[in-house]
Amino acid sequence: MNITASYIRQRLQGDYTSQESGNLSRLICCEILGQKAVDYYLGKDITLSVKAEQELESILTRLHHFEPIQYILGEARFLGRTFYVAPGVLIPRPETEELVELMLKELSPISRILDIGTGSGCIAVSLAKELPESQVTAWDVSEDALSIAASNSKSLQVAVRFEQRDVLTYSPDATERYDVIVSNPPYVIEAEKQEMEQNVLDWEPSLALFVPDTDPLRFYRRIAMLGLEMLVPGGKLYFEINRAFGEDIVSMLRESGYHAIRLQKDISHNDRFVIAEK
Ligand SMILES: C[S@@+](CC[C@H](N)C(=O)[O-])C[C@H]1O[C@@H](n2cnc3c(N)ncnc32)[C@H](O)[C@@H]1O
Repeated sequence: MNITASYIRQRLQGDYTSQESGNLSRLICCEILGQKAVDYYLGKDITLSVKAEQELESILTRLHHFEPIQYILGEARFLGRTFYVAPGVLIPRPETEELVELMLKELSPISRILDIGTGSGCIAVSLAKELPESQVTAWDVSEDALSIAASNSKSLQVAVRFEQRDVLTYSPDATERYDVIVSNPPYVIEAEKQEMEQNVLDWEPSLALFVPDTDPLRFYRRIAMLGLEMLVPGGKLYFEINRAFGEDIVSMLRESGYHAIRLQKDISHNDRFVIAEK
């Protein structure tokens, strides 16, 4: 069978905008079916074997059910590196790339770093890669996430220490010390569900996304408390946050005794990061 990119775009049309169909068809043609970019842009035919034809049909069915393309490809890009992703782990977001870039500008190259809620390991592995003299530890409550993160650490050749911890209940022992704690914890409130895209709601793990409407700061409050025990004096907290709760998080940190608290915006001008010092 011979197909062209426009055939794929047409098949996706009912479910996706024309821009989304264009992006998806490029990824399918070039990343999965192996077409050269120049042939794709010239609109050239792709000849499919029976097996490739079946694979294409299965991809189109998965996309019809709004499965994220990153799960279909089995990978997502983060700060120029390829991370393995699968259902069970949050797909890394561009805002989180900004958080890591900000940290890289500010951190001492030799730091003891803890990443809480590591997911795919994108933060921990990127920091370990860029700061090879640092010691990076990463926690998650989810076994699926930890196994995906460990596989990313292995394929990207860094030594991150992964530990299964429920941050809401874990009590550190008195010797556990870090210079930096970073977290992009679950921060979407249930009330925001109605504004969310189907590919996120139906496919990405709820465990990674949601907090109750009645307690949106649950993770930040707990991590701030742990930080008082585990951070060295002058140690830093780096949070990615829900843009609706920036001022609340700043107040909570101030009341907990942190100082040099900064609320920073992301590239879209939304309050997105909070940094504080113990
Ligand atoms: C928003 S995701 C962030 C994933 C990754 N750090 C990133 O930035 O792409 C939050 C992560 O927190 C983890 N998590 C949820 N509840 C947790 C808990 N009680 N203790 C530890 N980790 C938890 C989830 O499994 C998920 O991997």
